[in-house]
Amino acid sequence: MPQQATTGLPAYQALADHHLQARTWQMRDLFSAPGNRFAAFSVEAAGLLLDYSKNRIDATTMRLLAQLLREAGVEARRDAMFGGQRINDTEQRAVLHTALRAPRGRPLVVDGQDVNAEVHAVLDRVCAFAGRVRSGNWTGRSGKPVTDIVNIGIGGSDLGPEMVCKALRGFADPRLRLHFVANVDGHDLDAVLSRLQADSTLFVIASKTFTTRETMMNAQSARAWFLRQGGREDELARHFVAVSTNSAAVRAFGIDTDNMFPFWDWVGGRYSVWSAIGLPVALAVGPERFREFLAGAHAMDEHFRSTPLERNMPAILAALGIWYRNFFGSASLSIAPYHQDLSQFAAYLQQLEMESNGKRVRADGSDVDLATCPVVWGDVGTNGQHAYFQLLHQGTDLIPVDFIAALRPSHALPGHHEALLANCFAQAEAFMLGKTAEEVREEMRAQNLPEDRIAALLPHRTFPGNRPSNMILMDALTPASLGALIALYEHKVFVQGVAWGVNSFDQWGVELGKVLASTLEREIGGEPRPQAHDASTSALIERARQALRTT
Ligand SMILES: O=P(O)(O)OC[C@H]1O[C@H](O)[C@H](O)[C@@H](O)[C@@H]1O
Repeated sequence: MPQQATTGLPAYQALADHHLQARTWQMRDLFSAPGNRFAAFSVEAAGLLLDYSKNRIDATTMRLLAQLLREAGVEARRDAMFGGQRINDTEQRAVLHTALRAPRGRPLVVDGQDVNAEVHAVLDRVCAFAGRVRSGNWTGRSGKPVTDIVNIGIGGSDLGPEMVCKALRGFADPRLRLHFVANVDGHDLDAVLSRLQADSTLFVIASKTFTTRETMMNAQSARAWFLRQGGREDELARHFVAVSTNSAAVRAFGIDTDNMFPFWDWVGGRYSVWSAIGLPVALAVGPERFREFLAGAHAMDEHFRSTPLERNMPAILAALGIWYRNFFGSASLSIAPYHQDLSQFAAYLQQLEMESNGKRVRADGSDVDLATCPVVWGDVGTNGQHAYFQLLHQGTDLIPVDFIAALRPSHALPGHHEALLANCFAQAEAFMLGKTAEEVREEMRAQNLPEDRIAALLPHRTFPGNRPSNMILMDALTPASLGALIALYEHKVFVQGVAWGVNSFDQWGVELGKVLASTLEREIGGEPRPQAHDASTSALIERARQALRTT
């Protein structure tokens, strides 16, 4: 049955009409109107507060957006996801990352298997292994405990564990150093290996498929390095473990399946940090904290699953994204975590959002009828303020911003956190308020600037304002609040995917480049070139062949 076009939904039409009014609104005016916008447009869940009052919305906007989600079938699709139905149509798979963080004893039978029991059996193994390594009970070839852990993986097998390990730095055991190698560029692995002792290093080879070129090449090179450092083949098992769904390939690589931590095809790569892919997290912060991380995400799952769309945090975040993308034409979303430990969060969200919803056909294969995922980008505050915030304040595009902050720091340096939060809130206020020509003129007159100078500077010093932002606050950045934060964005992405009609859980767009690269790799490596390329690609290959021949 062909999918219903999103733009054909009654609520979409109503929103288009409503937008004709809304686009003229000034948030300054909305805030001066009677009533408390903060109380009306904020919601709390799973330890997070979302203040969405600094958006170009009123109660009608939010009602219509919730209606749109309802008409698009978000609730039924959500129940289908949690229930284990094969909602990833193109790959015929269930989508059950939520089952990875469900408490023990909640049976969920999919294809005759109790997913909950399997999940907890593997989680127990992950936790037991992490406990052994952390206590020094797991020793390397010469009896030394592990001091360095190298996670070799890419995409979902890298971004999640790396981001989370960085974010939970304050909870980590300082005796264990975590390293992440993703890039096929040998400079990545080389930089890490050059600092390590093989005897006290543990490699975690993380790959859902165990066929990804980058990861396999890095894993082989790490193995060769270990042997060059004096390690023996029969000692590999003490230094190499694997996380994968492909046990045959793990065995073929030479890793004992006893040292393999499995997961399942119903876990998407970018949704896999909750599975055994989170092993580096469990190693860094310990099993208890890892379980708290899962519990935080589960709390958000419960909220998402059971709360009406009008009060549902992920649905609200998704709805606002749709409002700007589809009605205001915003082509990007900026992520501004005011927390240094969340320095990888924007990079993580890039995969989560853009690999999930960067699609131009709907699940039934027909073309989408509206714009889908915006470009997601960002960096930590306050750094971004001194780099690209200029464009956010005075550039020609309307770019919504998600601010993320923790009320309490996990360091004891006096004054810093006050300064950090002041900047975070001030930026949100400035985006909303802007600064009118009148205000700028008065300010310059008070400084006794000559009138011709005032006139010349006026347009430059005026801020249009009316620029939307969300504020996501947590008490402190902890395993639980981080779990809830990631789950919030996962569900936001899900809701948007349903509204846009795309399959958020496949990623066919990454295949073409992979296939072409495997041919080019052989040609650059010196093999004959039977295949004709375009003039540009041919010339580039020739340059590389010549350079590498003389290296
Ligand atoms: O975990 P792996 O099978 O090695 O996959 C690693 C990554 O590579 C792929 O190309 C996909 O685009 C990602 O979704 C995936 O996370």
